[in-house]
Amino acid sequence: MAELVLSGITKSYGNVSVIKGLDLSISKGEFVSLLGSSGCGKSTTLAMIAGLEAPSSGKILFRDKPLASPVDNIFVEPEDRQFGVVFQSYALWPHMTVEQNLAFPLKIRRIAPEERSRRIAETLELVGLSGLEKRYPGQLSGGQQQRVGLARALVYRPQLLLLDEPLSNLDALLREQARVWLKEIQLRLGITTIYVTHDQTEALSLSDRIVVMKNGVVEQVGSPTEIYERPATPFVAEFVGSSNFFPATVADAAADSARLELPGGQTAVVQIAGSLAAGQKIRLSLRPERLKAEQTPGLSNALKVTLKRNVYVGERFSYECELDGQSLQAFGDHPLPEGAVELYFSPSSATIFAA
Ligand SMILES: Nc1ncnc2c1ncn2[C@@H]1O[C@H](COP(=O)(O)OP(=O)(O)OP(=O)(O)O)[C@@H](O)[C@H]1O
Repeated sequence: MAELVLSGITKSYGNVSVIKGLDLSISKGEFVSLLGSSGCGKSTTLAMIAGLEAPSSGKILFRDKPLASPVDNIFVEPEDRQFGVVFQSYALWPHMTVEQNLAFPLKIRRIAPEERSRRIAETLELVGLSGLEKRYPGQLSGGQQQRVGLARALVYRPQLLLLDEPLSNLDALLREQARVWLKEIQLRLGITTIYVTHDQTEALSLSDRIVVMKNGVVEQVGSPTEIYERPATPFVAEFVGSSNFFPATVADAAADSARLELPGGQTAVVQIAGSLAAGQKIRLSLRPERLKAEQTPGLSNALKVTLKRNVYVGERFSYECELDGQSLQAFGDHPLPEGAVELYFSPSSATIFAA
């Protein structure tokens, strides 16, 4: 059963339309990320679920009960939604100890003192902060403050966890560690979680499903593998991972494969899902990591390109190439000689979009 349903949601500020018709259904226990570049409407969407913003039109339902529906004049206040919210700035109360920060949401919910102490201890244990009860936020590291922020959102056992870029103030290493424990906690509690991020690695590694947004519109909803392997639009192919795009023409097509004419008169055979007709102009997308410098079984397509530069990027080399005057990128684990090289790819590794 769907736990949270957003249907036909729009949001405008004055005459600026920020969310342009959003439909989304989230199941109990799911971890769903809203992913997109700055200004695409992720935070606005989360704020509408939290009740910090009201939609201009559409409906938000939680466990079949309406939380917001302008047409019916329904709007449930944020404090009555019982959702845990964590923002990028942890917004801890600096004059309160860790314990007092956690006690506050319990006090306003009129939880008795003994039960309060029990829940605070249990939640601090959950986020690995037992022993730091008496510290003030200023006496904690960024990573620890971030955990207190999460603990404060979890301490009253919310029905939904809403996280807006909660890890973006942490340095790269801490961020990676925080990702692991955040996922562990979410799985342990089985709490339905909506996570706003512009970081594709976070979205791919944490989520059951990802909602890719662009300019207030959903481009694709799918599992991390679906989003990565079968991007629905060129935007998704470029925003999640990276992609090389080329114009191509269908030379001939069968039910599940097509032979394409590529720039510079080369051809390639690719797998297709829909139907294509000979002569049709398309846009071919190839991921850099699927273009290999060595031919192995299955990599039946060869692409003649000119290697301009090997760029060492730490864990691999980036081959900066040209194909018929257009730039093309591939990855490998050793530098290649500059000049004419062949790169190989399998028929299943290409994605086709309308021209
Ligand atoms: N109170 C407001 N009044 C007017 N415009 C707003 C308001 N809040 C947000 N916007 C606009 O709505 C759009 C979406 O903003 P939102 O914060 O949801 O984007 P986002 O995807 O979360 O971006 P970021 O990652 O930068 O936070 C932006 O163009 C923003 O300028």
